[in-house]
Amino acid sequence: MSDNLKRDAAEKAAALVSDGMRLGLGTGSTAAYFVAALGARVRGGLSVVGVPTSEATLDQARREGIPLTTLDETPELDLTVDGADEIDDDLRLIKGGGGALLREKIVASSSRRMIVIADGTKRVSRLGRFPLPIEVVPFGLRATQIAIEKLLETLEMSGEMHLRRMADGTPYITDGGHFILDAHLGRIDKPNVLASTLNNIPGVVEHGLFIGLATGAILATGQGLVELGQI
Ligand SMILES: O=C(CO)[C@H](O)[C@H](O)COP(=O)(O)O
Repeated sequence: MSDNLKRDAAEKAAALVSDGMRLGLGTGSTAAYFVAALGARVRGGLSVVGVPTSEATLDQARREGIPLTTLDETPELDLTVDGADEIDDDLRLIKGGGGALLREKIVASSSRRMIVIADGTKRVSRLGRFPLPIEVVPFGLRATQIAIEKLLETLEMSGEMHLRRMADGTPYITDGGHFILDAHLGRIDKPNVLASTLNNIPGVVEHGLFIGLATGAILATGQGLVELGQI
C-alpha cells in the first residue's frame, strides 16, 4: 500500500517536469520512484538536467540515463523534488532519515521551487515525533553533543540523542564524511528557533529541519492525492 502511495505522489511530480528544467533529485524511497519516473520521461525524449542529492541518487540517475550536472556548473535550479520524514501544514519538514540532509538542503536552497512527495502518514500537526537528524563533524563529537544538549535545555526541550549506527554497530558516515546524531525530541514547539540556533553550534554541520524551503507538497493517501502549497 505505502509503496503504491509513494509511487503515485512521485509520478504526479514527474508529470510536472517540463523540457529544459534544471532539477534537484531527492534521496530516499519516495524520491527513487520520482527518479525512475523521470528516467522513463527522459528516455521518451524529455530534455532536463539533474543534480543528485546523494551518491545513491547519483547512481540511480546514471542508470536511468538522466543527464546530470553539478551545482558548480548549474548553481540555480528550477525545481527540486524530494521526500520527507515529516511535514506540517506550514510546509516545514524534518528530513534526513536517509542521511542525505546536507546535500538535500544545499540543493533545495538552490532551487526556485521544492516539491515534497510523500505518503500521507508523513503529515503531522506538530514536528518532532520523528527523531531530528543532526549532522556533526566526527572531531569533538562528545563536546558537540553536550553543546546541543545545553541548547535544548535552554529551549526547554529534552530527549535522548543517539549516534546513528550501521547494522554492524559502526557509526553511520554521511556522503560528506560526517556523523549523524538523531535527537528524539517527541515534539518541537518552535522549529524556527531550534533550526536557527542549532546552526550556531560549532561542530554542527547541518540539521534536518527544512524551513521556508518547500513550496509545495504532494501527499498520497488512501483517498487520493492531497496537495499543499503551490504545485
Ligand atoms: O530526507 C531523506 C533522506 O535524507 C528522505 O527524503 C526521507 O528520509 C524520506 O525517505 P522515504 O521517502 O524513504 O520515506
